Amino acid sequence: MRLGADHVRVQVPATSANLGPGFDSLGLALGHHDHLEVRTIDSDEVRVDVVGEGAGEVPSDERHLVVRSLRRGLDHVGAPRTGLHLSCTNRIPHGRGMGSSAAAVVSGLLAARGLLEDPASLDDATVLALATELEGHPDNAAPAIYGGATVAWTSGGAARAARLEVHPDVETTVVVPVVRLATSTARGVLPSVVPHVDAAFTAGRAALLVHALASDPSLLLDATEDRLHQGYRSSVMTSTWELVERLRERGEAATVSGAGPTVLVMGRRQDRARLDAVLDEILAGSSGWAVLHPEIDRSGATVDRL
Ligand SMILES: Nc1ncnc2c1ncn2[C@@H]1O[C@H](COP(=O)(O)OP(=O)(O)O)[C@@H](O)[C@H]1O
Ligand SMILES: N[C@@H](CCOP(=O)(O)O)C(=O)O
Repeated sequence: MRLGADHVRVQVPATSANLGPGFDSLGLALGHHDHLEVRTIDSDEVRVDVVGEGAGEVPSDERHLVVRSLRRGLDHVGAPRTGLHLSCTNRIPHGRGMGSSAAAVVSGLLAARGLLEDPASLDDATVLALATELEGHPDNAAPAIYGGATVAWTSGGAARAARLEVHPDVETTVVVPVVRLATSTARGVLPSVVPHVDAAFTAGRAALLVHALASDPSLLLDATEDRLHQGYRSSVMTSTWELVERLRERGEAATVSGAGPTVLVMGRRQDRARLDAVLDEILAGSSGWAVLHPEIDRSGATVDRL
């Protein structure tokens, strides 16, 4: 497969995975984006410039996650090796449970698509499969690609996803701490076996959540209950867990966002003033949290040839 462009621009959303009971399955795209420009260059060189999140921290060579993902996409279709210059403008915080690593992977794969003579050879299904291979779970990559809310699963080794149209009354709030927690750490504290009663409870809530998100947001509080992962992870994110519990006691549908430590609250537009008041009260006197109200990103990642 030949290259067909030498300059592309990608936009990719943050994502919140799990949404409570949908561990490794449900996810939501948020209107908070990373931006990437890629130019091919006539050498074997890789140059990476980063502005914003991760600047001065992430590697600026072949080890960079966007570069690795872009290369994976080009290799998948047998495209020739090329030099690359990446300009990354990152807003998605790293290690907070807002899908920064999935965004990096999806942006690299979409940049690869944009550079190809036949972009359709890296279609959305292929990007999801490759992203899941790189991430290990599909629940962030799916909403990053498709937008809105998604249910993702793996069948016969292949990742797949179904998109949900989220009810227009649903809006999201994320409460982002300064502290980071690597997803690998939060996955490391999960048990290999859970009681059947907890599995059954959580399966019912996940099914209810699909209905609540699409048709009846008044059910979000009950629908976001989970017994599969958040409680087990509370020891590695005590402040996060305390905030989730206090918000839920006050009737807010709060969950750990992804593997934490950000807190996601999903609610109805008409209840926003109540949520803001509850957050003001609970967070009064505590520092180190940023409250954001991103819209739901209903389109997913985009790539343009320049
Ligand atoms: N835009 C990016 N460019 C390069 N590396 C990134 C980018 N975003 C995330 N990463 C890598 O992924 C790590 C965070 O991944 P992870 O622990 O899964 O947390 P998150 O919940 O933010 O996805 C970062 O520390 C960094 O190594
Ligand atoms: N299902 C995963 C989701 C991880 O999301 P991230 O945004 O924290 O990378 C998990 O819970 O481990």
